[in-house]
Amino acid sequence: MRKQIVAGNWKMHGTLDEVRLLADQLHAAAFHLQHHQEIVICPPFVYLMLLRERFLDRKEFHIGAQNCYTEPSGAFTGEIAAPMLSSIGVEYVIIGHSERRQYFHETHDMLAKKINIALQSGLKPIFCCGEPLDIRRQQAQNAYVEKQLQESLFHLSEEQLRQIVIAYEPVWAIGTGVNATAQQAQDMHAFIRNLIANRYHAGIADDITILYGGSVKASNAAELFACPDVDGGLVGGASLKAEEFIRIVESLAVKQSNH
Ligand SMILES: O=C[C@H](O)COP(=O)(O)O
Repeated sequence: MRKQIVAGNWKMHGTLDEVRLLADQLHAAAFHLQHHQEIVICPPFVYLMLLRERFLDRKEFHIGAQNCYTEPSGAFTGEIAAPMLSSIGVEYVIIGHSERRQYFHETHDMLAKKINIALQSGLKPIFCCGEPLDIRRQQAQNAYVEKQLQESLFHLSEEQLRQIVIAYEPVWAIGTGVNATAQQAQDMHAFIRNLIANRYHAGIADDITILYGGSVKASNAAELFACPDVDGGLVGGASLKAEEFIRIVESLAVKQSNH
């Protein structure tokens, strides 16, 4: 049965007091998740240890970083290495978010290296893919996403690919309030699953968790999560509001297993 996840990407938000308050509110919430469902919290690096310790007694919560560097250590001032993350109990790392691709010029090749070092360090990458608006307008989104997967993921062995979570995040839906429709999300998720089936085999395609990201809110989560190939969400803005995020998690809790 493949894993279903709601992941909160806090991006570059929150002072220590704000993060403590949000963590307390989430910690106090009662979730009724099924055994194959998880919550992943991805705070800025400086709060990883704090969050890890805060949620040690809540097994449904897992901690993820928002990025890692391509090398395991070295003279790279300001960067954070994947082995450092695993050494403090971080389980997941977001790789290839469109903001990293756009503002920090991360290439397919760099992302492939980050995937490799994350896997070698025992982290589970949440690999982001998704097309910008002009590509969607040309109806060229499938080829665009296919290239992202081919260039940064499809060199992996089957065993390695099984450690990956894919997040489909159409760039035009991120932070805009305009989410992909359930049908658009389902179509792309099915397309990605089909690509994996063709490159590897149907068994692994069925096992890979594919999240949707882009303006997920409490009001649209249930409809998006109801899609058979949508295994949860990668949530940005709405993950910073405890009540909203809790309701999104509750929308996943009632989702039936698809596999
Ligand atoms: O990583 C999360 C995505 O960028 C979605 O952000 P958003 O929910 O604010 O649109």
